[in-house]
Amino acid sequence: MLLAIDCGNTNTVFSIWTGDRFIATWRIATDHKRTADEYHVWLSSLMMLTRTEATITDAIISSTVPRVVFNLRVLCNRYFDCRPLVVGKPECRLPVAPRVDQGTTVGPDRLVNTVGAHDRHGGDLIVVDFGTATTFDVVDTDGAYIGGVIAPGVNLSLEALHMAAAALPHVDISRPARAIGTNTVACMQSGVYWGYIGLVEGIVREVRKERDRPMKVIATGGLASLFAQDTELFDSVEDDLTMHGLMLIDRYNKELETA
Ligand SMILES: Nc1ncnc2c1ncn2[C@@H]1O[C@H](COP(=O)(O)OP(=O)(O)O)[C@@H](O)[C@H]1O
Ligand SMILES: CC(C)(COP(=O)(O)O)[C@@H](O)C(=O)NCCC(=O)O
Ligand SMILES: [K+]
Repeated sequence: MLLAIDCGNTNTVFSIWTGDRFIATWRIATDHKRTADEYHVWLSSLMMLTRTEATITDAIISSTVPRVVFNLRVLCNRYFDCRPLVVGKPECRLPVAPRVDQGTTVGPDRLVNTVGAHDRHGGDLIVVDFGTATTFDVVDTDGAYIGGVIAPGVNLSLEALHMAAAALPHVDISRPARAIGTNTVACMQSGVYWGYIGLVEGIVREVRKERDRPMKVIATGGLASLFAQDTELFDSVEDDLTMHGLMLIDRYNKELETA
């Protein structure tokens, strides 16, 4: 069985697969201080609690936080007796190489989203991932990642207001009932919520103009479904996109090994 780990700047998601069949998924806050032993206690307790019978034989990791990879590698070596594939490392092959400026390092999550979305939808695509940052990944007809956009994340934007202005409280994102806020919290929520709808629609419009062709928009990340309520933009909202991409990249590398 495969253990796929998607480590973002805020959360780390683990999922288990048998072949291309999804078994289970669990989420933990990203913390570079967490040790391999701690991961294992957490993971094995969840497996027991949910009666998930899994014998992990392989692992794949995508991490936007380089320093957590060490302990995740130790977890795989020590407890599952396997060497994980790490997306972005030379030994982890991708079906189609990204076409970007020489010397640039694309976030592994964006490469993984590209593979997952191209498998499901072909090209051309824009993948919008609402994470710590909101990323837009442009996928060419042949499945190559050819660039995109990085915007401040939804929670980051709210946090930035709170950090920079003495009178602005910490606020969680929610869909405000009205655009005109009649108290501070409602004003901040409106600014970020409707500002974000405008940001996503504006960026997609400009990207489509530049590419001058029809492009499907696939949304992922915890907050995608919140924004989907107020825009017609998304052809599909898929929370499991990154995990699907990880499973495909692992399978692709295995096929290369046995070929
Ligand atoms: N269902 C949800 N409702 C509200 N906030 C969410 C939800 N899912 C994720 N978030 C928040 O969205 C932000 C991005 O989360 P996540 O997609 O896990 O980011 P990353 O992949 O960068 O770690 C975080 O601040 C997280 O707390
Ligand atoms: C843009 C990101 C911070 C998004 O990460 P996330 O929000 O998932 O934690 C990540 O993809 C990253 O570190 N990218 C490197 C730069 C690039 O993709 O061009
Ligand atoms: K992510």
